[in-house]
Amino acid sequence: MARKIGSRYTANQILGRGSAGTVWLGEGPEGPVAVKLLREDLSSDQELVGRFVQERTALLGLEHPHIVTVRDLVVDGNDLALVMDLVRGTDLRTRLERERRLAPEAAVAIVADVADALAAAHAAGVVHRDVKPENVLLDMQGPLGPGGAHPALLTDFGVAKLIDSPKRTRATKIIGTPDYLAPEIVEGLPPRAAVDIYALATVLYELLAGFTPFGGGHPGAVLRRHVTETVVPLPGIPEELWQLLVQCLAKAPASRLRASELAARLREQLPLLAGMPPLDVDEPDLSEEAAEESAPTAPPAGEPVRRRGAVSLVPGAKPDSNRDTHTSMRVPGPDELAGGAHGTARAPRATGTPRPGSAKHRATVRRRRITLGVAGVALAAIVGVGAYAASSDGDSKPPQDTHSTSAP
Ligand SMILES: Nc1ncnc2c1ncn2[C@@H]1O[C@H](COP(=O)(O)OP(=O)(O)OP(=O)(O)O)[C@@H](O)[C@H]1O
Repeated sequence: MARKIGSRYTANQILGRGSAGTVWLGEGPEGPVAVKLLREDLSSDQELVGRFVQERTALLGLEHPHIVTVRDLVVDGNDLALVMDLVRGTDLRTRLERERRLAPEAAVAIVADVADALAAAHAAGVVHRDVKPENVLLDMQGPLGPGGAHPALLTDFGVAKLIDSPKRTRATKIIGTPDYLAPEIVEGLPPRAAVDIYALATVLYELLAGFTPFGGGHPGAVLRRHVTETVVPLPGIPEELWQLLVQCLAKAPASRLRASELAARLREQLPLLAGMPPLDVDEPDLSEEAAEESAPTAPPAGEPVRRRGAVSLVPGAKPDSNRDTHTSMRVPGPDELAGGAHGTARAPRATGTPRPGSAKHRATVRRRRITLGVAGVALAAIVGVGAYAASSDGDSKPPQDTHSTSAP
């Protein structure tokens, strides 16, 4: 059913839902657009509306071939909407779920596009802070690139930050999507551009392996791994590509490459990767590890423990999708971070252990969930909301433009 958004836009058909709202296929004065309509409980929050208006210029200013441009912000009665360029295609999470692992050439081409987008954002003083496959859109109408990859565009700059507010989060909380969080964030340091590089390297690892380097089990366990564990080599990965991954997953932010350098180094590798099939890597068996990570305190009653540690962006949010979104938890203390560290990340599964998707694997995963569900994990303290994403570096920029669009 079509609905009016402000005086200039019509939302015609739902494209998808996230934790913060619904994305519609819409129509504006200049043609088709995507309209992200925030959930009503968010749009009725006056503080949030104020931030929305304040962030207008920063959000609208980012234009790059690999960034989904925000064209307009609409504040209209109970509607709060971001009007974006429409990308006709799919998101990277959907593609990864379909294919499980990507051929290295396609994976590297996609990640190089996102690195280009980050280079432009970082040059403008903007840190994304929520780089993950859900926020990479693949433009199926764009020309095919290396490995048959369609152009990739980074989206959701600013959205989660708008939803974040001092009321919902406190300084002692870390907010984000656990699998992609850089160690310095876990340690409570302010996020700089290098956090995006870490997250993007995590995405590249995931595209190649089919799983993230430090994910699995409870969010608290995931956070601890980012700080204490080192990434385990992927069998069959070309050495140079591996070295690039290791550098960008370095614990010390200063050791990571800058986005423009990462993009260039990735593109250099493309000819060497041409025609290479997806890596033959199987998901690690986490059942033993899950047992080790169990702690005496149980998670809050009814709190699901999911494969990749998802909780909703805002308390009470029930996104239709079962994907991971964001989580918010307290910063762990040094003892907690040290406790139970194994020294190395999970090794890809040994031959003979169940293949993901097999009945045996499903049984293992079920067992793992039950173990975690009963025992819980000491580190995790999920407190509700928040969003941790795109913002200007340092978060200290003064309000820039207070214009908003509203219906007459
Ligand atoms: N500019 C766009 N053009 C076309 N489709 C889009 C656009 N932006 C988002 N979508 C689609 O809308 C759906 C919901 O996107 P949304 O950003 O709300 O959620 P998400 O990023 O998947 O999750 P979350 O916001 O919880 O992190 C996704 O399936 C995405 O592919």
